[in-house]
Amino acid sequence: MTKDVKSYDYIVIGAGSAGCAVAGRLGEAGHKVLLLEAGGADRNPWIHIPLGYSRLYANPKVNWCYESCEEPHLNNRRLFQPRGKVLGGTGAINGMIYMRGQPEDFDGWREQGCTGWGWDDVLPFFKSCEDQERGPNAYHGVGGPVAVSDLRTRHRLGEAFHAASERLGVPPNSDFNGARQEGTGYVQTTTRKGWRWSTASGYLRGAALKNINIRVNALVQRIRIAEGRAVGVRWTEGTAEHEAKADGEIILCGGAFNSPQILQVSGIGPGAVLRAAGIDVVHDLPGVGENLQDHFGIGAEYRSTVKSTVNDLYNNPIKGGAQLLRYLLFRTGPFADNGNYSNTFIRSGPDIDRPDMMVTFMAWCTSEELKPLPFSGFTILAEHMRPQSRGHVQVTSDDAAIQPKIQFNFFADEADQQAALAGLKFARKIGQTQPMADCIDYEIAPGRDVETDDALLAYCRANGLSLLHPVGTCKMGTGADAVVDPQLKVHGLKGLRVVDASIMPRIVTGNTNAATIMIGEKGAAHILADARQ
Ligand SMILES: Cc1cc2nc3c(=O)[nH]c(=O)nc-3n(C[C@H](O)[C@H](O)[C@H](O)COP(=O)(O)OP(=O)(O)OC[C@H]3O[C@@H](n4cnc5c(N)ncnc54)[C@H](O)[C@@H]3O)c2cc1C
Repeated sequence: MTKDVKSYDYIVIGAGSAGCAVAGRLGEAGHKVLLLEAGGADRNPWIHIPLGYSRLYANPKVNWCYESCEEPHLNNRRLFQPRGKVLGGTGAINGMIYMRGQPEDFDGWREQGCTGWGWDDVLPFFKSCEDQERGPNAYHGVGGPVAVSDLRTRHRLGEAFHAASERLGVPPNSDFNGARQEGTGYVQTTTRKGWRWSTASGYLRGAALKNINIRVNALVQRIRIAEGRAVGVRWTEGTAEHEAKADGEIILCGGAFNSPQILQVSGIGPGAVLRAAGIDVVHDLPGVGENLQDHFGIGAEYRSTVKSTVNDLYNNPIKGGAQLLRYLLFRTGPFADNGNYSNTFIRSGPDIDRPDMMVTFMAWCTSEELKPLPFSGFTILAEHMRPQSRGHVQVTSDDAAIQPKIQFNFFADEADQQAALAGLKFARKIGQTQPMADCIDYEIAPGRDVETDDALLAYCRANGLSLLHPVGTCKMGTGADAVVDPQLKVHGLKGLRVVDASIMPRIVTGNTNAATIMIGEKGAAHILADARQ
């Protein structure tokens, strides 16, 4: 253990999507910040090349490579869970889609007791962190740290996907983060001029850096609590142990799996879970690790007659090499985009009042090991965005290096099964509609003979996936199951906040990164407001 225990105004645990935003804003305001990140620096070149994220999906050098427990409603399959373990966190290995969710999602948070988190409250924070390539308007901001850009290329299959969706009655939509989400069109991504733009790129720069001590390869083991206040953090770098004190606050930004884990190993969580893991209970807080939510995805896969899919780049080294060269020289072509070009937002049933199903055109299809199939292919993925099923995260050891138990319970709720079924049927309808139908040689999966609801549900159970958007495990609110209050302070303790995807009381109707960055931006504003008092 180092003898010299340094003090900081703030200690931020985890340099992910939210953690970099928090540390950046606190450092920029002149506070002395210690930022602790378990992973290394973001030097791997595939982090920065948008299409490179497929190379990071299962790379343990930048990824925690977690796995869920057996999922009882999905044939007891274990679901692979990549999470970023690198500067930038999961935002450095993700698919870069920028999708905020719907105003009603945030109004719903406010109605559940999260005062100050309705749409009118959060929109200014979405705007203040944004640097929108198209310029400012009522919904978008410019000059912020998060670059949001249009895709660099239009894709022939994406155009066919939009046209088929429109034939099925879906209106065109050129901005899913604008006046309405419903519709079909291209997505925008967190990229700048053909480079990934994580929050490490956006916030950890300029004047802020002078005040932030960034420690990489620093695995936090414990938050130290004394007389009801979080006072310090203990971490390891290799075999060396370190400790630091916080004069102000400790801000936990470990993400939806690791934030509840770090609280639990520190003795903060459900008493029974902690005792079973041999951990002394410091503060019995039943909600820590509960309320796990994620989007569920199920794909229809096609052999394509159009030979411009990601599979073609992978299977033909000359084509792939030429496109990589094009990217390196001009920052254009398929390597400059993420391969997931387009979305169609629909409602999964007549009684659903707003879109709850995101259907995505992905210019690839893969084997179970995520290896592109050896021919031109693509996937139309149906994603249920407002699931009812809930899971949990629980430690089994007091060692922060050991993966906690992750149980999603996908499909536990019958309504989630019906929504997935409706989404899959709609995805297939797009495939059967012109001009998309003309781009298809044949349907690989579910396959022509899988037609009845029972057979399609069996296909979902055997093939459905987590969309890798876990949230909710340190729920914000005021009830007995809440972990943090609307200022993101941990209930019943002083000097400790959680600021990341885990605080969402309910998952948003969109990919989770944009909302998580907004949480980081707003969380920092709460901390700075308290510091000024
Ligand atoms: C493959 C993939 C694709 C995705 N695609 C998209 C997409 O296209 N669009 C989108 O909106 N969302 C996407 N997501 C989800 C999105 O990226 C996450 O919701 C978001 O990054 C979560 O941010 P966070 O700050 O909560 O956590 P993270 O970004 O995961 O940050 C947590 C940080 O804490 C660190 N940490 C954890 N434990 C410790 C410890 N003990 N000590 C020190 N540090 C620790 C981690 O290493 C990490 O850097 C994707 C996710 C994955 C995995």
